[in-house]
Amino acid sequence: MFHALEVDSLVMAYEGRRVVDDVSFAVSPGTIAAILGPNGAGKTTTVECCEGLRKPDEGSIRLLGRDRVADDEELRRRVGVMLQDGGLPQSPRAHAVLSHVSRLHANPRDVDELLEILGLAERGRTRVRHLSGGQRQRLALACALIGNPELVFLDEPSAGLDPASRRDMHALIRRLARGGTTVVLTTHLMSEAEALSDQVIVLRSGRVLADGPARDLLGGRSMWVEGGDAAAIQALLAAELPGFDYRAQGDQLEVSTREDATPAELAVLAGALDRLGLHSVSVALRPKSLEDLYFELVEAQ
Ligand SMILES: Nc1ncnc2c1ncn2[C@@H]1O[C@H](COP(=O)(O)OP(=O)(O)OP(=O)(O)O)[C@@H](O)[C@H]1O
Repeated sequence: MFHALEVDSLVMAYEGRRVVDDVSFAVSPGTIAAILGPNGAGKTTTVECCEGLRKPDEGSIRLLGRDRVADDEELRRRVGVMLQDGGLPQSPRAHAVLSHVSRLHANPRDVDELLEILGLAERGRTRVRHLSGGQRQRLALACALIGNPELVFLDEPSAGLDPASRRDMHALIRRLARGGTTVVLTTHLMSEAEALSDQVIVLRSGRVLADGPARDLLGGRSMWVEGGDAAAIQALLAAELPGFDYRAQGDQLEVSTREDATPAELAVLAGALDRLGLHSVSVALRPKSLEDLYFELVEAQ
């Protein structure tokens, strides 16, 4: 099967310490893959090897069927990269930055059209340093997309964005994938990975802990409490029923066990809520969240 990205037995060591330790995974064309893992897991190192910014000690990387090292020049034209800090010069105006990057490509997209799509049409004459964080983030994305890449790497694309800008960024990323572009992103936001990705790759200590569609990895069920102040209910329940793990997520409280939660455990939870006088909340058994799976994987090591 043809893969847009194939990482095979990748090893990268610093001062004798393997920070990427035999990492292999593959990403199908036109899909969105999210690389997750705690700080220092090796995400950036892995992605930078894929982007051609670092040379791996061992292993091979193929992008769009080409070899990362031998076909570097061709890949630079076909692959887009959005770096974590944007890597943007601060003094020039937004339009000038994007025009400059567009001239590096043989078949660039139209600069004005791309600024329009990314909601930056009004900001074209603004110097980069005067753009808001979210606008700079979108300009960095524009620079990654201007060359019409078939595969794009996005390092924490919505870091620092407010909820509305994050929603817009997600819509854009989905549109890219629908148009056939393969997207590989790193994120610390489980909600982002869950909402966006077809494939989730969890790294820890330089190794792959899990790799697959989020829905396949999310085997078990959690109990969910809804209809109240999730953080306050969490505090009460943690004292009343110490055996479960609690995680407040927005206005929902996820209550989980190590395994699949059972109807009997749901009854125990419902009893505790009754004893606490919390009669207006509802409880349900539903699939675990990616956040829950992530903590199980990362903490189980
Ligand atoms: N140039 C370098 N020299 C020495 N050690 C390095 C270098 N680059 C990365 N490391 C180490 O490699 C390990 C993995 O780093 P990496 O940046 O890939 O992790 P990460 O998963 O992206 O983390 P974060 O979520 O914090 O960005 C870390 O322990 C880091 O200190």
